[in-house]
Parts: sequence; structure tokens; C-alpha cells
Amino acid sequence: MHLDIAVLEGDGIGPEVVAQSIKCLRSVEETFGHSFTFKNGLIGASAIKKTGNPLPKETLKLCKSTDATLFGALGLPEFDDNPKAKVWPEQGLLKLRKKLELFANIRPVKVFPSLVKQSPLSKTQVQNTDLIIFRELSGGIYYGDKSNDEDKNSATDTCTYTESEISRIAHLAFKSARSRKKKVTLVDKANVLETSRLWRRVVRNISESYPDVVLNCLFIDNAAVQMILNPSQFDVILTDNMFGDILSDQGSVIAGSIGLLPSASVGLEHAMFEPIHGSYPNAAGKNIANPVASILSVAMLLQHFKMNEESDAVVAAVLKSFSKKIVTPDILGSSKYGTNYVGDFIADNIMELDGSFNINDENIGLGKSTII
Ligand SMILES: NC(=O)c1ccc[n+]([C@@H]2O[C@H](COP(=O)([O-])OP(=O)(O)OC[C@H]3O[C@@H](n4cnc5c(N)ncnc54)[C@H](O)[C@@H]3O)[C@@H](O)[C@H]2O)c1
Ligand SMILES: CC(C)[C@H](C(=O)O)[C@@H](O)C(=O)O
Ligand SMILES: [Mg+2]
Repeated sequence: MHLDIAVLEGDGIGPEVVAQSIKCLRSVEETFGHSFTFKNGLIGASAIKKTGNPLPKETLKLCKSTDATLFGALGLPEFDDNPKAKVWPEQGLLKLRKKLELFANIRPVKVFPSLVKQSPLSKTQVQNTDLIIFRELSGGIYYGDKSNDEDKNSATDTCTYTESEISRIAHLAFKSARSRKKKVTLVDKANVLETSRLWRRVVRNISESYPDVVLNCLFIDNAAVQMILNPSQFDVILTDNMFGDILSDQGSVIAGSIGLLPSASVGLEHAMFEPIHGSYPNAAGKNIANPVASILSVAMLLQHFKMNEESDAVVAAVLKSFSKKIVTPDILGSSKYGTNYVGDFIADNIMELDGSFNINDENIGLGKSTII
């Protein structure tokens, strides 16, 4: 298969982790006889510095004209700490998600058996965790009307959702649950927010078309507690943009490091693959960032294009790096291995699998039919 892939490295550790993912895609290319082309685009702080714009027109055009986008991370403290900045890096990512209509951000949280001791939580608490968050990505408070009136010292963010925005991601979540443990948990704040009440109404109606899937509703505050106390009770979590952002970072505590968790952001026409972590500016250029979240995002990209064997081969190579303890210091404090070494090891170990590797036990928690 031939794929044109837009590569947006972004800021901080973005370029370092994306470089490892590209090594892995090159290895997939060679092992399985595919052809991938990579075309770089600017986004985030580096784009602002070069063009004044966090999402230059050329970048949007590139992402629209390619088959998929591989995104690293963006953001820098000089923008985070400057509330008066007129433009900031995160605007680039939000605009890109909106323009590509990437309405579903799929974030699997899986505890790998070989890393079960990495979590600060107990082994019995986390060992059977295998959940997947369907985070609505192109609506909600991130995109509502905003204002900031300095004279009045007052600011506003508005949260709006429409039935169709909820419905399209809800169907994806229910379909995913059908291929998993047949359980959807809607996480909201319906005891306070009107938008959450709309979510409940729409999702309950949709659930009638999926009688084989059990729907539960949980308030976000309770969900945050339940996810730590007993994460294995969850299968598919369906939630809005903001709650999904927060809950997925919390999920990384269960998995052992935020440097492990990948994601796929999908819409009807486009798809982007991005780790859930940020640009970790303190680690930039130090060769210590964990590249696995980005590499597993590549596994999701391959799955998106129905290259399931290729995706499994990437996951198998990642698991081999865990079992050989070829990991970055966030996983093993005393590790002497850096981002590049781990990336090389994983890329070098991507190979066609024989029957001895049971991907069903070891997969990244992404069922075969979760991506549209
Ligand atoms: N998708 C994105 O691009 C994205 C996501 C989150 C935050 N951000 C931006 O990133 C910048 C830093 O934000 P932050 O500090 O809140 O979040 P962050 O995810 O960048 O870092 C938080 C902590 O997570 C750990 N971490 C993150 N990535 C890691 C990796 N690959 N390997 C090992 N450890 C890792 C580090 O301990 C780090 O201190 C901000 O500008 C923020 O807006 C961007
Ligand atoms: C950088 C920021 C805009 C982004 C988000 O909130 O969606 C990030 O936290 C993420 O999880 O991808
Ligand atoms: Mg986030």
C-alpha cells in the first residue's frame, strides 16, 4: 500500500518522538513491502516563530491532501506563561482538529502485563485495565464563544453541543463496545450542566439501537475516583472534549507513564495520530522522552488503514522492548537508554509475526473495529 503522511513534529519533544515513529514506519515499509512518503509541516510555537501563525495555510493544505497526519506535540512555556499573547501554539492544534473535522479522539488505556509494576497504584488495582476513551474532539467548551474583558476583570468560555455532534461519536463508541466487553460508560456532569443533560438524552436514545451493549452514566467527579479505585470495571468511556482530556491524562497514571499512551483522532475524511502527552519542554533535546506513545500512535495509524498485521508487528516490537527493559527513564528510573536507542530497538525488531505472539492478550486495547 502507498500512503502519503503529513508529519507535524511541533515543539519540545515532538520532533524527537516523531523521529522514532518514522523509523518504525520505514521498518514497516521494508518488512511488509509498502511505500510511505513523509511531508513535513509547521505547527505550534515553531510555526509562530517562523510565520506568526500557529497553523500556517500550507500545513492545513498538506494535512487535507495527504492520507493521514502524524502529529508530535506542541506548546512552550513562553506562551503558557504569557496570558497577553495574541496567538499561542495550542490554537494551531485546535484549528487543525476543527478544520479536518476530527470529531472523535480515541485513547486506549491498557496496562501491559510486563509494566504492571510501573503504576503507582497497586498491581491488583490496575492489572486488568483495558479501557478505551472516546473523547469528543471538535466541540464543547474548547470551541464555544469566548471573551476576555480586561477592564472588567471578567472572562467567558461557553460550552455548546448539538445532538448531531453527540450522536456521531456515540455511534462510534457503541460500535467499539460491540467488539469489546459490550459496555459503554457515559461520563458527564448532568447534575449541573445542560450540555451533559443533552448528552444523556441523546446517548440513551442511541443505546436503544445497541441492545447488546450496556450503558451506564457516571458523573465526572465520581468517574475520576472510580477510574483509580477500579479501572477494570470500564470498557468504553464516552465523554465530551474537556472531560476526555482530563480523564485520559489520569489514565496514564494507571498505565504507568503518560509517555505510553497513543491516540487516534478521526473524522469522516481525515485522521491524525498523536500521543496524548504534551511537548514536555524540560526534556527537549535531552534524549529522555519516551517515544512509545508516538510509536503506538503509528500502530493505530496502520490499523486505521487495515494493516492489522503491520500494526501487530509494531506492538510486538514495543512489547519486546518492555520485556528486555529497553525503556526510557520514566519507565525505569535507572535506565541508561534514551529516546533514540529505544526507537532504534523497536524499529529494528519490527518483523512478520509467527503464530507464537498472541496479540489478543497483548494488544494496545484497540479492538479491530474501533476506527472508522
Ligand atoms: N497534544 C499536545 O500537543 C499537548 C498535550 C498536552 C499538553 N501540551 C502542551 O505541552 C506543554 C507542556 O504541558 P504539560 O507539562 O502540562 O504536559 P506534558 O504532557 O508535556 O508533560 C507533563 C509531564 O508528563 C511527563 N511526560 C510527558 N511526555 C512524556 C514522554 N514522552 N516521556 C516521558 N515523560 C513524559 C513528564 O513527566 C512531564 O513533566 C504545554 O505547552 C501544553 O499546552 C500539548
Ligand atoms: C494542547 C491541548 C490543546 C490538547 C487538548 O486539550 O486537547 C492536549 O491537552 C491533548 O490532550 O491533546
Ligand atoms: Mg491533554
